[in-house]
Amino acid sequence: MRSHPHPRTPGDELPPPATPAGREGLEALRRNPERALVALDFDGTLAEIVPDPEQARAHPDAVPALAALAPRLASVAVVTGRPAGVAVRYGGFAGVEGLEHLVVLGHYGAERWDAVSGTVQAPDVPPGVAGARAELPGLLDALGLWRGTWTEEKGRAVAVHTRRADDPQATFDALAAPLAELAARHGLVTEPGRYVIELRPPGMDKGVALASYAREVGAESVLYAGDDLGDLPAYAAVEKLRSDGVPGVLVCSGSTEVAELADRSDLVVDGPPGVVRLLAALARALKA
Ligand SMILES: O=P(O)(O)OC[C@H]1O[C@H](O[C@H]2O[C@H](CO)[C@@H](O)[C@H](O)[C@H]2O)[C@H](O)[C@@H](O)[C@@H]1O
Repeated sequence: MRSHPHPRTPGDELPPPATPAGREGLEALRRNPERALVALDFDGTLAEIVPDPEQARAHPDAVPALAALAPRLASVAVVTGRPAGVAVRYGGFAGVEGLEHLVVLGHYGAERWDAVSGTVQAPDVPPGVAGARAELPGLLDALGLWRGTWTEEKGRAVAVHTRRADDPQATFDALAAPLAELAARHGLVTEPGRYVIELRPPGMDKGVALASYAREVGAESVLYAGDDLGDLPAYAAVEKLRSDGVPGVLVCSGSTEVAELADRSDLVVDGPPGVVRLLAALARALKA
């Protein structure tokens, strides 16, 4: 089992949320951490965005911060669009002292890895994924968008990335309708993200996953941090929990690429470095 020293960055205080609801959420978490759930997105939140999705790795301070925090909480979970096993690998989450109870909800909650068993639970892949995958190269070719796009094979989904195209936004826009049509024909939905459009099975999102996991662990407060459109359902789940009397904090891992989360957040931090500073500060505050 790997152990990590407790992260210390002198001068890093726990930043106060900008909203009353966020302050209430953070106070509840600090008052009763052993009943609190902290849930985090992976890409853009725990891991810096990089041009090649296969090169994404957790920020070097992320695992130490999570390992310092997790033993004080009811649960820490990573909620990601990545396959659960990929997030575990790229995150370096397995076999870490302090993360013995970590849970990774992958594929927007369709898959689940837990550190106790070290295994991934996943339902069967719907046949539509294979159908869409088979048609995708021909479609990209017909659209003249083969060059510059990169297709990520995700097992129970397939994702077309445009970040490395000459004009990432124009390529994304040109793909949106044809990919939605392809997805619909195969009983799938599209999931837009940061210069990526994913074709995936319907019926699950990060909101469903987070609400169900919060119930499972009996969370009496929730902190959720995300950066992208796929995190909005998780935001909605925290807002619903708040309206049901469960305090929560919404943290935006800020970027210049996504504007939709900041206005709904209680706290905006500066990308993954800001997220891990927040986690480390929270761990210190709970220890004090
Ligand atoms: O739910 P998340 O953990 O945020 O995962 C969402 C998607 O993230 C990945 O793509 C994003 O990160 C890449 C690496 O930094 C970047 O190159 C890409 O532009 C981003 O969209 C991942 O590749 C997807 O499978 C995830 O669904």
